[in-house]
Amino acid sequence: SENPEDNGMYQSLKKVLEEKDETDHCWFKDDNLWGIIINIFGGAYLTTRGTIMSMLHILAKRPDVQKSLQTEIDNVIGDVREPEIRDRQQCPLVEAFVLETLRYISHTPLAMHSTREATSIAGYHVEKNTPVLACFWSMHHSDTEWEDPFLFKPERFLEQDGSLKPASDPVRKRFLLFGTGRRSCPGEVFAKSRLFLLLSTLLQKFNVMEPEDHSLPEFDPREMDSGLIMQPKPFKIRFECRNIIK
Ligand code: HEM
Repeated sequence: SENPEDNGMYQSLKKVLEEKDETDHCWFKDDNLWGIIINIFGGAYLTTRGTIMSMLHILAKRPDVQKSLQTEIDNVIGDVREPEIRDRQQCPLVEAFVLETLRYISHTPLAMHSTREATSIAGYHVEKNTPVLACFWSMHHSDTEWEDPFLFKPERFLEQDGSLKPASDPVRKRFLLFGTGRRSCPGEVFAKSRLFLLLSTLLQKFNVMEPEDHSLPEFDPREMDSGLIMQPKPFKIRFECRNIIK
């Protein structure tokens, strides 16, 4: 159909609501529908919010990193036009900052799956239908896999020459915050490109600073509010317009 409203998620779910099982009962109930809608909003909104709030806190505490990001943005994008997705390729430091924020906070700490058949994991026999939780938090804060895992170091995602390590690099492959395999996050590309646009647009125009009347505690991901999607503790910051008129 030409009309996009005839396809899409709403129409598909509406059709499923009418489907009958072998006992002639509708198997897909309003509760299932609510579950899906809540998953989409929770999965998309809370994850992005947690990342943005963490980035702001980190920026306010790390004026040195912020200055380097602004230098990259000024050189590649300038102060006239808005950042675009194609700028990502020329802004390795902004990309590395986003990746390191996600690794450091690992605010989606667990992926919940179960085995479809009996298997073995790291030498352990695991029965069919066993719940298996992958703990991204531990993977991303393991000091055998990462040097100084509780230090915020965007440069760990950069080559010596300042370019972004390729996706095939072992360091990039150890980063799994969006999961892996057929149930990995379908919003990964969208989320990363939005985070790039937000960060570059913000730093093009503003400095992110601590409040005037008190200094912020260091950002420590271990202090975040726990949950299936962790959030940073509330904090105040200041935005200062950059003097971009030359
Ligand atoms: C920083 C941002 C995000 C992070 C860290 C994140 C992380 C994750 C993780 C860890 C999973 C589970 C993967 C697994 O079970 O193996 C997941 C699933 C999912 N995410 Fe995201 N996500 C983010 C943003 C988004 C956005 C923006 C959307 C939608 C636009 C989205 C939609 C979903 C959906 C629908 C699922 C369920 C997929 C399935 O069960 O097949 N996510 N995400």
